[in-house]
Amino acid sequence: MYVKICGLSEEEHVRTAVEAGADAIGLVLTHSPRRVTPERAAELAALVPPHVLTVGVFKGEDPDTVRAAALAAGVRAIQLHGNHPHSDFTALKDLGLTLVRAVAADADLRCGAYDEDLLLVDAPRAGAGEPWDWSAVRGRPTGRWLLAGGLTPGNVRAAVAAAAPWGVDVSSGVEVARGVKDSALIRAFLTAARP
Ligand SMILES: O=C(O)c1ccccc1NCC(=O)[C@H](O)[C@H](O)COP(=O)(O)O
Repeated sequence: MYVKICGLSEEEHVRTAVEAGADAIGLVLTHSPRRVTPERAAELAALVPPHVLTVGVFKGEDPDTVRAAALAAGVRAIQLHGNHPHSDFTALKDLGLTLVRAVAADADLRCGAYDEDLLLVDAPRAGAGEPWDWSAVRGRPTGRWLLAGGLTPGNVRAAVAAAAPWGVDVSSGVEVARGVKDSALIRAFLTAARP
């Protein structure tokens, strides 16, 4: 089970996620209580070994803004929320970074439909920690797709059983307060996701 821990902003939590076996970490470069500057993201990304994917998270910015921030941050992947058109993915393709298309369940769920490398199927409000009917997408995306939205160490097994995703993504569920991550919860989530 591929696991991405999103919205990290502290060295301690980056190190914990890597040591506990996360496949990817997310650094939020858009409006959010978890937002980090590209410069701060670069410091955090420098702590991450090559086998762990560093993902810059964006919502609604134009491709030139995304490009500049992703390059300054030195991330290896770009995650676009906010109903970006196919042309935005095409415009970023030459960077050679992994492209992640983040959508809600009512969007086009064909993996790769916008030439993305990974699909992330999320709650309608990204990063809000809101569970939704994960079973509604079972069998619809096929391939490399991540389930997100309201996952926690306590419900991730049920979510995986309901939706049968290729991987999972969490942010609020490993926090003790909005935007405040917790190392014990990060470890618990990774253990629960891969029993
Ligand atoms: O985390 C945010 O605040 C955020 C803001 C704007 C766009 C995306 C954002 N997060 C994206 C993520 O990948 C989250 O991990 C995903 O939406 C799941 O969040 P949660 O329900 O809090 O686990």
